[in-house]
Amino acid sequence: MTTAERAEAFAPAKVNLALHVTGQRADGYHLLDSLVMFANLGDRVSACLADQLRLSVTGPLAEGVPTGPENLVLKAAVWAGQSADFELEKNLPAAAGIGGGSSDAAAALRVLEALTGQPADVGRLAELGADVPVCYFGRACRMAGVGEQIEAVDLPRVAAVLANPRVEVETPHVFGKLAAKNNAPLPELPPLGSASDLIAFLREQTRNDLEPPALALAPVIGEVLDRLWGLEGARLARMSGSGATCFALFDEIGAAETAAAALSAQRPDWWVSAVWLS
Ligand SMILES: C[C@@](CO)(OP(=O)(O)O)[C@H](O)COP(=O)(O)OP(=O)(O)OC[C@H]1O[C@@H](n2ccc(N)nc2=O)[C@H](O)[C@@H]1O
Ligand SMILES: Nc1ncnc2c1ncn2[C@@H]1O[C@H](COP(=O)(O)OP(=O)(O)O)[C@@H](O)[C@H]1O
Repeated sequence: MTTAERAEAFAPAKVNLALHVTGQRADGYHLLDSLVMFANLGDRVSACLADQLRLSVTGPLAEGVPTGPENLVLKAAVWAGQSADFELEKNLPAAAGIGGGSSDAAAALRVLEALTGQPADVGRLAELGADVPVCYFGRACRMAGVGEQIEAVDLPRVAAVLANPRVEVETPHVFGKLAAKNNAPLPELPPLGSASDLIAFLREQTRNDLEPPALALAPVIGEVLDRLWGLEGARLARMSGSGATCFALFDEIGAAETAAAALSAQRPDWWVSAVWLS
């Protein structure tokens, strides 16, 4: 039996604008210092309460996404002790460094909260994955620890192009290839009043420490970065998370849309989109 009431939540793409790896815990997990924003593009999770846990995966990027208990939507429901009939509309590539599965898990928890009126146990979210706390937060923030420490930051929204070469990169392999684990943290954030200030700060004072190991595993990431840097109006190109999705930042959304169209024409086989990050 299912109840008639249905709830829906948006699962935006997560972008690590900067990702510094600052150490490693005894259990092998790495300490991170990352600036994170979210796109106005993502998956959609909807559900109604049901006696049995079910999931159907639809959407343009549904192929290859697990539909069984390993799907993070179902893992989140089991973790929350709730049973529901879920639909997941997949618009984001999987294993892509933009937190697709983690954002879906966070959205599933929001849906369950709406259906049951019971809030999620936010102190335990990292049990579902290092990126689930930040995705549940869902707004511009600085992420630390292994992902469980979240501090809201006031950042101006910024236009971006996201590009993924349709090569999946497994996060543990990228961390496993990281040469230096004790790197400098992010500097204190200066006042960042405009997108231009934010881009200059990112370019001059931050990096993604996972870029070199990801590039070694998937050399096509080098081509993605070169093509993004070559787009008219691109002010910074960098990889997000453990890859392979990379982003370029622009002063204006019009320039990002024109650049996304140009990149899609160059590489019609890649996943490319112009977005706002906020
Ligand atoms: C690298 C990041 C940066 O935001 O993004 P993605 O590339 O996944 O988008 C995240 O930390 C990924 O989070 P998530 O994908 O949820 O990681 P988990 O499932 O918890 O862990 C997958 C594996 O990544 C490694 N891992 C993950 C997080 C972390 N702080 N240290 C690690 O060493 C571990 O090898 C772990 O077994
Ligand atoms: N809802 C989901 N969407 C995408 N992948 C999922 C989902 N649930 C589980 N997975 C599995 O999680 C792995 C990591 O996917 P994802 O969270 O999209 O990547 P990343 O950790 O790089 O951001 C994939 O290889 C996939 O098999």
